[in-house]
Amino acid sequence: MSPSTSTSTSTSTSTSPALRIAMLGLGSMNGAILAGLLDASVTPEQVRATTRSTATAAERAQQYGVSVLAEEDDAEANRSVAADADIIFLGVKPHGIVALAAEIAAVLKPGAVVVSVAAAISVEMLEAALAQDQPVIRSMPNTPLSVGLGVVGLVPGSHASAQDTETVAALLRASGAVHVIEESQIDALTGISGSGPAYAFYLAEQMAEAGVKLGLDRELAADLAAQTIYGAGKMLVRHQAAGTADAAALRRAVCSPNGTTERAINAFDDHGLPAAVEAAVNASAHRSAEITDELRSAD
Ligand SMILES: NC(=O)C1=CN([C@@H]2O[C@H](COP(=O)(O)OP(=O)(O)OC[C@H]3O[C@@H](n4cnc5c(N)ncnc54)[C@H](O)[C@@H]3O)[C@@H](O)[C@H]2O)C=CC1
Ligand SMILES: O=C(O)[C@@H]1CCC=N1
Repeated sequence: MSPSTSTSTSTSTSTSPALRIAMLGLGSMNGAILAGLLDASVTPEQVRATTRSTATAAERAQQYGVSVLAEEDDAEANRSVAADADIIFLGVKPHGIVALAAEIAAVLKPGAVVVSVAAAISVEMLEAALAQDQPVIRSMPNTPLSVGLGVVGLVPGSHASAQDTETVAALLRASGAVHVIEESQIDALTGISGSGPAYAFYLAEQMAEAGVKLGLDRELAADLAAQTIYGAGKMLVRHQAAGTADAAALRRAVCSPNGTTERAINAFDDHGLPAAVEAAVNASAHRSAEITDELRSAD
């Protein structure tokens, strides 16, 4: 890591404003990470980003107030943004990650930490594309980082020091929960928290749609669904952290014997919700592993 990085865990957050951060591929996920960082300790001056197109670069620069270069305008955009960075978030689609890592490999500062946010791209693939000893962290974040309520799994590569991992963790912890995990766990984590926000949004869509069919205004139904999922999530996190209740206990507390909720939960069971959720989580996790295999065999 660069000289601007602290040498102790306890001070890494306080010195993080000095870190220079590159966001290569400022799309949905890197944008969500950036929004979380800017809401916390990071200033726009610390960040430089890239996108593929000129139009997107202008739009994102306006949205986040950071410098954004377009690859379409400048073939050197990724290299020039990466060259002076201490932490580089690679935020393009999985099939473009290894090429992007190879593109910037020669210009990176020796201790700069490369953080991939891509599904399916292994530490080994990333390390093979970069200079020997370049610190790498494979991550699986989720988009609620944009509102300070994200979840991130981090897999440190073989050249990432404990301090490198803690520096990245401290940055991200300001906008979510950070878990340092083994790489063997990351596909399962993807199936729950990486893809998971979409499951909650899908549930909200379906709850609102059912409300509309029962005669509610669309806006009212959408608000009821959103606020209910938000409130339930907050309540669950608070109780689980305090050890006062888990999801099943909170669910049971809403279910009056022979009441409305018991009927609803029975309907979920009758329509196969547990099996559907398990199939969805497995499908996401297995797709991650499948993409890894596809990209390995394409080499
Ligand atoms: N969207 C999500 O909720 C999550 C996405 N991810 C991972 O994040 C990565 C990006 O996904 P999204 O943000 O959803 O995609 P996206 O399509 O929204 O963003 C990708 C961005 O990369 C830019 N880009 C493409 N090639 C480029 C290049 N050579 N140089 C500079 N910029 C380039 C595009 O202009 C675009 O802005 C993927 O690898 C995905 O697996 C991980 C967790 C959650
Ligand atoms: O759908 C995807 O492949 C990415 C990874 C996890 C969430 N979105």
